[in-house]
Amino acid sequence: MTRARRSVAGGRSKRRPAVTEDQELLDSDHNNGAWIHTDPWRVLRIQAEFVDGFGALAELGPAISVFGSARTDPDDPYFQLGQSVATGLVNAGFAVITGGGPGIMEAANKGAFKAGGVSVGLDVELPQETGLNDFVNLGINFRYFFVRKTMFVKYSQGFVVLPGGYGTLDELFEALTLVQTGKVSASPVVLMGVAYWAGLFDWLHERVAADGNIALTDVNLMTLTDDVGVAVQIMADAQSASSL
Ligand SMILES: CC(C)=CCNc1ncnc2c1ncn2[C@@H]1O[C@H](COP(=O)(O)O)[C@@H](O)[C@H]1O
Repeated sequence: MTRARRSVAGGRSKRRPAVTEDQELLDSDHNNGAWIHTDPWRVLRIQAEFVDGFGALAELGPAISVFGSARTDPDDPYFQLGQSVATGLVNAGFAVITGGGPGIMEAANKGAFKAGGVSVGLDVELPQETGLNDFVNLGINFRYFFVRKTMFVKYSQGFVVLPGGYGTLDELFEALTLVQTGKVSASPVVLMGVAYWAGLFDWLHERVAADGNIALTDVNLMTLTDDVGVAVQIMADAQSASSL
């Protein structure tokens, strides 16, 4: 840290810049807006995203994040499962948080919205922009993935994970790592779609835990079920236990 500071100061004293910092600051069209792409400025944008997110979600109340594929069609049985579990969660007093996009996100937002609940969509800027689905009634747009991921974790009391790809796996393992390391107080993680997740579950037992890379108790941080009632009850029980 100290070394980096010294080298910046040393560099500055010798430099004869073609364009001064003052010019860059004051000459608005000097570099055609390139200044906006510099990292120090990005820090302020990142900060602004945290401020916006915290402000929008501060009064959300108990909520569960539902993760799952962006590619699930509305006629897929997992879409129906996502919708049903979200309805159950709303009926149990939870808001539902998703990534706000299509597929399972839309299913969960639809279930929450139609049940009259708070249906949160934390959308993120992506090359294949899809925008918020039609069933979000509290939507926030993020530029930065990691800021958005903080919001899922900070404002959820539990996680329901339906079948999905890399995005879903990333969200699942982030939740598990935070629970495993005690960075969040015990938040239930429920995997729905037993047939889909069974292979991963077996591999975690038979390879990852057997090789000693995780404990068996780490595998047991997850509950595998297709039963909406069971999933909702796990979330409700955890919520009652935490408010004792
Ligand atoms: C059709 C398509 C690729 C749309 C992308 N639009 C998206 N909009 C919002 N969140 C997303 C999107 N894609 C991935 N995610 C995030 O990653 C997860 C799904 O990724 P995947 O499809 O399993 O890997 C979701 O829970 C969501 O939080």
